[in-house]
Amino acid sequence: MKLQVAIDVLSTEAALELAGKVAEYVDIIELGTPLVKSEGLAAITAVKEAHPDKIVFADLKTMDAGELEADIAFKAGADLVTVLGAADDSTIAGAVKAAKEHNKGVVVDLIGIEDKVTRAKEVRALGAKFVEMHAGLDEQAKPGYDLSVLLNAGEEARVPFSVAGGVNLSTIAAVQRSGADVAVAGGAIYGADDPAVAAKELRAAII
Ligand SMILES: O=C(CO)[C@H](O)[C@H](O)COP(=O)(O)O
Repeated sequence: MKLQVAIDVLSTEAALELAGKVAEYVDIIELGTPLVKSEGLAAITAVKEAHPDKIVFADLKTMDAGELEADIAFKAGADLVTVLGAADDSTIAGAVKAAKEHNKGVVVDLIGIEDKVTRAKEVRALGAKFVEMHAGLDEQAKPGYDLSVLLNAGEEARVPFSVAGGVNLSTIAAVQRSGADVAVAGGAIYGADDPAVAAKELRAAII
């Protein structure tokens, strides 16, 4: 299982600082949606230039104009971009077309999708590299939030998947047992007193 750090900070400078601390322990460096909105495509270029050996994941959460948005992010240095599972199939297909042209990949984020299993199968057939079983920060903050819903959906869908939404040291073993291909950790790393130690511990917990 790969480890992905979600960098949910608001400046390129802070993103580069965090990426520099944790890169050696992670496989994928994600530029979170607020960072891309705040700093634009230049943030993607800066992180890829600083970490050319890492998979750079631009969490665009594209909902329309799939081919165009994916194309500009790939040109800026992204290796993977996200399109929302709620988007029209043509939007996902458009992003996949751009990915094929750049030899890169599209991840379909199933945030907000009720039937994640069915949509996961559909978007995989459209060419998604993998799906993200994702509960967003707002959904996690609701009472009764339970990560196991995502893990069960991933197990049932039988397509390559990542898990995002409260992955931390106490849950990462369950994420791995679910068969996830990628564990995404944001707050557990950037919110830690020492992000490098947090990333190292998460890496060590992956068998
Ligand atoms: O994409 C995101 C929010 O939309 C987050 O980066 C992702 O959910 C990681 O979250 P966490 O901080 O819970 O690990």
